[in-house]
Amino acid sequence: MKSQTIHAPTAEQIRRAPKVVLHDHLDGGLRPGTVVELARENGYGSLPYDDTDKLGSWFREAADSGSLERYLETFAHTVGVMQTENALRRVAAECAEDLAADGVVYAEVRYAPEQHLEGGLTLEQVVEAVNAGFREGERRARENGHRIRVGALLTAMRHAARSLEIAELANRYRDSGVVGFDIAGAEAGYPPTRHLDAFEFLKRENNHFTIHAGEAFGLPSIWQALQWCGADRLGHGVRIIDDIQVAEDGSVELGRLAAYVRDKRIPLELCPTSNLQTGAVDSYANHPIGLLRRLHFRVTVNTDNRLMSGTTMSREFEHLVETFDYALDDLQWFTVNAMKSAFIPFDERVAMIDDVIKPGYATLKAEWLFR
Ligand SMILES: O=c1[nH]cnc2c1ncn2[C@@H]1O[C@H](CO)[C@@H](O)[C@H]1O
Ligand SMILES: [Zn+2]
Repeated sequence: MKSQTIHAPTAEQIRRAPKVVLHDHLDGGLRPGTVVELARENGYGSLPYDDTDKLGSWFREAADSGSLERYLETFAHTVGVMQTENALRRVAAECAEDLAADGVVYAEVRYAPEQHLEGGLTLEQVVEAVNAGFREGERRARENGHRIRVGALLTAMRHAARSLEIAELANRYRDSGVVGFDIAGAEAGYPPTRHLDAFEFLKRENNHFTIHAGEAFGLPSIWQALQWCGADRLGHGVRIIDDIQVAEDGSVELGRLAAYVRDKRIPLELCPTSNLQTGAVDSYANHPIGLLRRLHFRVTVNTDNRLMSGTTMSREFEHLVETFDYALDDLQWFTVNAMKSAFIPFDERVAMIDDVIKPGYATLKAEWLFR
């Protein structure tokens, strides 16, 4: 007998499915052509290629190094061309447009304001230029028949010492486009507890933050992010797998930290393709997302850096469908998980789930009936 579950979602259905991304770097998602044009306009002379196709492949290959540190070196070129208000505004507008064209309905996009001051901008000018770009991109997407909402997350670089200042900046703009805070950069050697003052400030302000943890470094980083710093979500968090034992007979035992993460419904911002590139995981089939989803962790699927990983939300979903035989119900589950974990107010999250995400998937799930 034919049933709905035997139909794997097609690439085209995946693209139309409403999607939510919580972990996407603004400076990791530029169009290669935009990098080339901005470099020319701003006299940035260090690009490895000024041919769009070659540059696009260069980013993907250079980032595919098996090390987070080398992966991060490629950002010198994107950050390098994002030093003026015009450039920031353009990159943010295109980011919103590209996500919307891929079927993303809600996005939290992060960047580190402190990395965009070389051209003389102030932190405030950086935030306002990016916000203006997001609003412009949302508007252009709407004109093309796509609906998207984009919130910004302000990142502080974990090797630097400006996190309290950036946390204060995020707090100042919390009612105008900035929905939370993050720390990023090389993980080994830079534990999140270096930035306790920033996290404590945000907690006192009842504000939200996520922390890159458990990507290139294991459980101690996750443990600090949660139990010392009080993170609302984990950026990656994929190494939580190190605290889960699977026995030969398939029975599973969670350590204290993994149990805490699951019990407290701590959202994991998983980024499968990025993990392959930085060497955190060796194949899609071996990606912990399969087990974490089965064990009902609060798993979300994300792009991390669309340029460096040559990816989109649709492509991440396609890889997972191919690898784990996921159906539309699984993709809806990831999407609802992400929306539940967003940093915007509860009533807006519920409305997104009930009025946008569930109806979107219901339409797709009914399509097999009319083939
Ligand atoms: O996967 C990642 N792990 C840690 N840091 C990252 C990752 N992707 C990007 N960045 C860092 O975050 C900065 C702000 O967006 C980027 O410039 C990059 O250095
Ligand atoms: Zn990241």
